[in-house]
Amino acid sequence: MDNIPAPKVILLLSGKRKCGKDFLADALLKRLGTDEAQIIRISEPIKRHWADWKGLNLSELLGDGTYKERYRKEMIEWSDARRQEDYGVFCRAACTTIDRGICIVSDVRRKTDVRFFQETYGPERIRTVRIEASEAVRAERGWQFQSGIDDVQSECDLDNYGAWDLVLANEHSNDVDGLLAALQRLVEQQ
Ligand SMILES: Nc1ncnc2c1ncn2[C@@H]1O[C@H](COP(=O)(O)OP(=O)(O)OP(=O)(O)O)[C@@H](O)[C@H]1O
Repeated sequence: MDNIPAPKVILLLSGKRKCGKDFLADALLKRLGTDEAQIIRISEPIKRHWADWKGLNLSELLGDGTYKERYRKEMIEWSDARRQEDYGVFCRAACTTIDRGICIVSDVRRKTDVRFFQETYGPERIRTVRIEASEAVRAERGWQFQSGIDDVQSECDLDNYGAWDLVLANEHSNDVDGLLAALQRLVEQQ
């Protein structure tokens, strides 16, 4: 894609709801610095469209509070219908904001998301990370199983993806420094 500048590294963060994708992305960004790195979200253009369309509060939808949960199922269904026509539609829209050498994508949920970034930027720039946390820990962070959300493609498509560059257990808050160091090593790896 000619109009999208190419970053040096794109870090794709994946994992179940409340495993800590946004938490670790934010902490990694602090560590790397905003001159070097940025976070993008594939869900951002989806939420922007949804907020405009339904007259909702975009920053609440983008946050980690309960507000977004009210609309999550509808947004999944609507965005899946659009992906049927073009699997890269939301990834492409999210990438228009890339302007740093290191790009952290904090909400990778589908094999087609990984495929989009590999095809668009070349596999050598891509690092794939799976973040894991037990159901008990995720529940402590506010997760509750919901049919139509936790048992559909957006949550499960990458469960059997076997090619992660790094798998992290984000169970306990006291190990965050170790997780961030591993992520930084992966980003700096040639
Ligand atoms: N290691 C940790 N230590 C302390 N708090 C954490 C840790 N990991 C995650 N959390 C907290 O758990 C909650 C859920 O994390 P977060 O929003 O990052 O999950 P997520 O994977 O992005 O979820 P979703 O898929 O719903 O967007 C947040 O309040 C976050 O601050």
